[in-house]
Amino acid sequence: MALAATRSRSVIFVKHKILYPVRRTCLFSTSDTILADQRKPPSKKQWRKSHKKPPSTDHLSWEERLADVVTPLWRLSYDEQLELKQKHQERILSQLSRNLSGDLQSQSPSPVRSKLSFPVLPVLPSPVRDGYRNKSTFSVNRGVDGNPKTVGFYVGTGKKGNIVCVNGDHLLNMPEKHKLVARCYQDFIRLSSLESCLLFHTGGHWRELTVRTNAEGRTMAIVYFHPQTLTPEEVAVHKANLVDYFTWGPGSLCQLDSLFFQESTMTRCTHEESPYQLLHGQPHIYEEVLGYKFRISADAFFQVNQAAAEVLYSTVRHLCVPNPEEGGGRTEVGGTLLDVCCGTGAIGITISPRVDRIIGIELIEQAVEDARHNAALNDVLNCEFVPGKAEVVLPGLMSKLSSAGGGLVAAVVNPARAGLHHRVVRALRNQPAIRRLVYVSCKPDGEAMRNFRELCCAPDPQKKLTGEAFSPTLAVPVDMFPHTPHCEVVLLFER
Ligand SMILES: C[S@@+](CC[C@H](N)C(=O)[O-])C[C@H]1O[C@@H](n2cnc3c(N)ncnc32)[C@H](O)[C@@H]1O
Repeated sequence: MALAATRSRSVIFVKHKILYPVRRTCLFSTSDTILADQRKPPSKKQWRKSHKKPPSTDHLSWEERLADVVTPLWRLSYDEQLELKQKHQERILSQLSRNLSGDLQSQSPSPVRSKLSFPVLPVLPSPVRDGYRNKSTFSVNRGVDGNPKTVGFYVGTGKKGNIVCVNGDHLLNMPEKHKLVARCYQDFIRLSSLESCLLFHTGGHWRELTVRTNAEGRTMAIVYFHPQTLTPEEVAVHKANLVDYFTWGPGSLCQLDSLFFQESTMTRCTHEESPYQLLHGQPHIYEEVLGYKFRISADAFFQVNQAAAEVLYSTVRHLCVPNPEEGGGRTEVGGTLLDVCCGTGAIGITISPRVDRIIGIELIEQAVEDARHNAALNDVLNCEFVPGKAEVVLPGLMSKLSSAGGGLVAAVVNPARAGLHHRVVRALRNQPAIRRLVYVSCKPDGEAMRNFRELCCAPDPQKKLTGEAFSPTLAVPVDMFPHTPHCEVVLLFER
């Protein structure tokens, strides 16, 4: 494979605002270099224009370009990756400290550590570094050779019209099983009489593929399909072909435990918008985390790296309700814990032995059903899960909890990248019984930063933020995504 990396310390500045060391390669042949040196020096305008452009990637193979998109830290050792992530998290969290202290204009690149008003612990590494993903979603588009039935990941952008779909077999975060299912799906759609769907409005049918696996190697595949003008009877023929291919045809190599099919005319549809149709096998996949078993439906979220999820959840558990045996210094056990954006219930269920009661709130109905099932599956009797948008459910729930009389221990929130709705922040902040709030974010520099500021600013009656302010007291980054710049951060707020 072309990805044997040479490591060096040269650095480029890219959109994530992390300094990525890049492999220093010979960009031109010797003769190119001589030609380049003999060219007229560029005008000021040309120079400025050329220096605004991102570095050219023309010299890289397609595999390298894709690896740079999906796993941009792949050339670094794992220790170097952690060092970068640590600095990146500290930079974001020092920005939070500055925002909170009102020092908004300070953008100077002075040492970040001195700006932090609370400790940031060293990034907790992922116990598994390669092939850790338990879920991958593959696109279908034109490949390097122009074949429109290519299954892989995008290099380029739709905006620039230069998308190329590159096979992801070399990606370090991808398990072998995902690669195998993607190759088989590609073979299948190439045999099919139906076209692939590159743009919704230009026709075609075969769309993305999602593959989910668990630690035992069980495999769920979900095929997304645009029906266009096909009748249900016509679609049924192609569904039957798909089942045949994966059950007794060449695709049986994949040993799929579940095969789902979703007919959708939008980028993403929930089960309610367009049902996940089970064409073959089991309706769920199961994963084990911290000794608890979790059922996961096709539509439900689950942390993408099972081994790192154990690290994340034990960190969250410790920060929500410290156990004296773990040296937490606090001894209280009991009361109610709110698990906002609870998915399949994993955080609440793993904390359940330490509290009297867990109340989870989750938007996706299949995930709520999973969470309820998971509590029963693990003989956990003190969890209840409420379906709906947290911004709708939580304000009403808060008043009920208040009238039931105290007992709230803490709240944990783990929203998607979009962060929490301001009504959720308001409800949490204005509930005086919550003294401890744990915020788990995969993007603390995005919308979550707005949430942090609203949790911690001085009371603001105009924004209906009347409760006592929280302060961040500890941050623990957890590496859920080796080879990428991303990281989960667990932030403890207290008041
Ligand atoms: C990052 S996941 C975390 C799930 C869970 N805490 C876990 O660790 O598996 C975010 C979850 O928030 C849910 N979600 C998104 N928007 C929501 C909203 N407005 N109200 C409630 N849940 C929401 C998503 O469906 C998803 O399950």
